[in-house]
Amino acid sequence: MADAVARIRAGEAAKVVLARDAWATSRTPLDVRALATRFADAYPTTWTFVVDGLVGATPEMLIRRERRLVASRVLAGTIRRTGDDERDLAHAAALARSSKDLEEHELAVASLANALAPFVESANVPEVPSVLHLPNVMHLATDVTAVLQRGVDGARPSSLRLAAALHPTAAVGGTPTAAAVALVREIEGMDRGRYAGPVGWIGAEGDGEWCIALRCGALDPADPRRIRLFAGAGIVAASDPGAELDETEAKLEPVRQALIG
Ligand SMILES: C=C(O[C@H]1C=CC=C(C(=O)O)[C@@H]1O)C(=O)O
Repeated sequence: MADAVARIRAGEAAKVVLARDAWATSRTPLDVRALATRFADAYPTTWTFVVDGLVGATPEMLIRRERRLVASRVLAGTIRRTGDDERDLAHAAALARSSKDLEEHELAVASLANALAPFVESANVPEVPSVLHLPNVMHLATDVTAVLQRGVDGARPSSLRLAAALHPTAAVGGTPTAAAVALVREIEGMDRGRYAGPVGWIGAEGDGEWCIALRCGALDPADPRRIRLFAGAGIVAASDPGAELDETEAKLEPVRQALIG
């Protein structure tokens, strides 16, 4: 984290999202369906997914397409919940005013809006983010909506085509994308696997919904008692490395809690 802050302050990128992993081992083989049920119960406002051993409950939706209409929920900028509602409300207000978190968020919104622009004829991008309350954390959130235009072939792009064009946004990569992704590869020192990639579905007409695979774990294909957990945090020049590390702990909580049962 400290390395990333130094490299950003040196001008190599404006934002970099760094992630870490953690392994958990159970005494008995893990049942991903039971984990998914616990996610759905504990995090009802998120998107629960199970795909070939990858299980999670993500609050971030990359793109949804319903005929001509598309929508995206951009998240970036986070604060841990305390469990005390009054303190959390004060923290939510502080998050909404935090210049560090607002910068982190604006970069994520801009990356999504810029990548979406070639495909749409009009877009609604709220100027001010709202605060999304989850049981473990609160995030700055912006819900973007847009109307798709037809491509040169006369067809509107499918939800999968859009997901491919939008990924990775600055919620999981950084800004500018190429420099940030290169820094992630260099500093992170791990293979993310499917973590932070698009996860979702597509229908025969191209409609669909693709989320970002966050707050998730990947079963070890060689040992169903083991699961690899992931969490990341967006780093900008004003980031405090210790606070960013603590943020990843808070983001690991949903999977840890689901494992405990
Ligand atoms: C990279 C993650 O979160 C992203 C989504 C929401 C808020 C984030 C943040 O505040 O850093 C991250 O950009 C993760 O959960 O592993």
